[in-house]
Amino acid sequence: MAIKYGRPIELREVARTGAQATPALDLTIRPRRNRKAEWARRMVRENVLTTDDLIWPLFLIDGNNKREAVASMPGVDRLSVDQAVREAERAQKLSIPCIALFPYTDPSLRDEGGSEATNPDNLVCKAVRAIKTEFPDIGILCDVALDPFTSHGHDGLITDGKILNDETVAVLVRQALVQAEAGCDIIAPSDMMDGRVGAIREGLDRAGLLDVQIMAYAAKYASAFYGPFRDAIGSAKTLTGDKRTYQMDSANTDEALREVELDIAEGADMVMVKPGMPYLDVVRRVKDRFAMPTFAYQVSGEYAMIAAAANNGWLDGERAMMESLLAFKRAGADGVLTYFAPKAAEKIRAQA
Ligand SMILES: NCC(=O)CCC(=O)O
Ligand SMILES: [Mg+2]
Repeated sequence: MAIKYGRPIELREVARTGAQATPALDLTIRPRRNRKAEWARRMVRENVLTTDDLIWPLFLIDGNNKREAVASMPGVDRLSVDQAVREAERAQKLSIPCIALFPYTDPSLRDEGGSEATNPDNLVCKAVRAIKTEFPDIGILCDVALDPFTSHGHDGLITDGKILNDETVAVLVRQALVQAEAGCDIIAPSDMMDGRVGAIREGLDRAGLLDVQIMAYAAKYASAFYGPFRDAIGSAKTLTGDKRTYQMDSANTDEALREVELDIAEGADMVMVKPGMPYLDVVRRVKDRFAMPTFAYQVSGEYAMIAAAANNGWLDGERAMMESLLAFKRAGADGVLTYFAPKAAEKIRAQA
């Protein structure tokens, strides 16, 4: 007799006539037993998101007592330094271990060479010092790349339309040094130039900054999902062309492994895959191959999609947020940079 799903096919017509009349299936194994109640589901749960998994990116702007909404990221503001200090306090109260800082640089300070990046008194350095003075126990991560500082919106120096690798790396080392000297704990090169992790490590070590960690944006893809971030830091309108000669082609994953391997060899303490949700396969491959602390960046476009759908009533925003963050844990990530960090932390605490 043909058997499908443990039930004689001949009986299927009979089964449809009504629940009462349905004979019990002859199933020894019923996976639903382990899902029968919340306590039972908790017992077999394989992955858990905690506040320790969250890194919260903040946007900075000049001024005092200022908060400016980012239109394409509902619920996210650009913050003056004093307000960023308040958010650092909020992060600490929520047990978020680390925040990341991104500046909206005044257009008058942007130039071809991104010189403001190496100013020891730029917005990022000021914010690092102010936050560390009040809350020395919260981790601070600073991005290393020139895009918030260049008039053309690229992450590196350009000559004749070409991004110059080695010349850019020299500037990035100086940028990393001013940030580390201001008190930044984790330097996070996001520029995708070749050799920058090694050069930055050497620069930090020479300056005696041996404890400053490096989280390499090791596999960063040229992605459409960065759109709202460029709005937030003010490079959306100025960016000329695209970043495909330095950021990765979204078709590739072997290449991601080679990039990660290089950054580890050059001294990265932690590696990152970016964007997040569309690249969970890459997160899994990187974690399995290298067994390094591996992070994912749930980028602005991922945030915007969920936030916009929730605001339209098309999604349960909180559930979509938590599900999207848990997906990173399932893929093997040790943590997530996410604009949802404070909301997610509040939710995690409410559940505890
Ligand atoms: N270097 C940091 C980013 O590029 C963030 C991108 C995003 O959130 O879209
Ligand atoms: Mg690389």
